[in-house]
Amino acid sequence: MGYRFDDLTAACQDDWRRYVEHDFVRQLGAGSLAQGAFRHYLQQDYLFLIHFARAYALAAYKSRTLADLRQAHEGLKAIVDVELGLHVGYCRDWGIDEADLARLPEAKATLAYTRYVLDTGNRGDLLDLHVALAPCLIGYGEIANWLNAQAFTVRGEANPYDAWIAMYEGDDFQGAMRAELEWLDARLADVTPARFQELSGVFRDATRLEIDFWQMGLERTD
Ligand SMILES: Cc1ncc(C[n+]2csc(CCO)c2C)c(N)n1
Repeated sequence: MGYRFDDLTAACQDDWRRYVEHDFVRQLGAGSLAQGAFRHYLQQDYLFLIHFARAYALAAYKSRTLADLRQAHEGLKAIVDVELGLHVGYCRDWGIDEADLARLPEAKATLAYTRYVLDTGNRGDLLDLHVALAPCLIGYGEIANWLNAQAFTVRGEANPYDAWIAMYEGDDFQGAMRAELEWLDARLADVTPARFQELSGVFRDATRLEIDFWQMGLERTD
């Protein structure tokens, strides 16, 4: 007993590295990612974020304390006030307005991941839901930090995706990531080995669905 968040990544180390260090991430960091791949990813991510905002709303609904409610509210606010703004802004530059985005058909990878998280949250408790959401929030913070530590990463105007990296390395996101880490560390400290096994399964599934999401962007599949 006495688990913490790092035990979740350690339990699926290969999948976690395949997610954080995916070719999509590498090419984005190098600035060499095809614009069509990034556009496809970002358009699908717009649809994805709307469902993830619903998942944070579900976390608010399942909260028993004001502290838990605040934690869910932070996630919902970050999506609605910050993250979606970047997506809408990039798409506007490509001549795609928000009404066009809302009309896009959902790719299978988007459907699978978002509905998995919502189903896990509906079926389970608040901890199941936060664990299903963790690869997303904590993973993207780690990805931004990992990219900044790689020699191939290009920053500034020479990289068309610089704003993407800047958002996830920014204080708002890094702060939200740390708050989520603390929240999870506090809850995982008390779980039994059997419960940890269950939660590891949820975390691994969500991580694998993140890998599929990158792959969907790279191959522009629907
Ligand atoms: C496929 C995919 N996975 C993770 C994120 C990142 N993200 C989504 S919601 C959230 C928490 C609050 O903003 C974060 C960091 C994304 N955009 N798209």
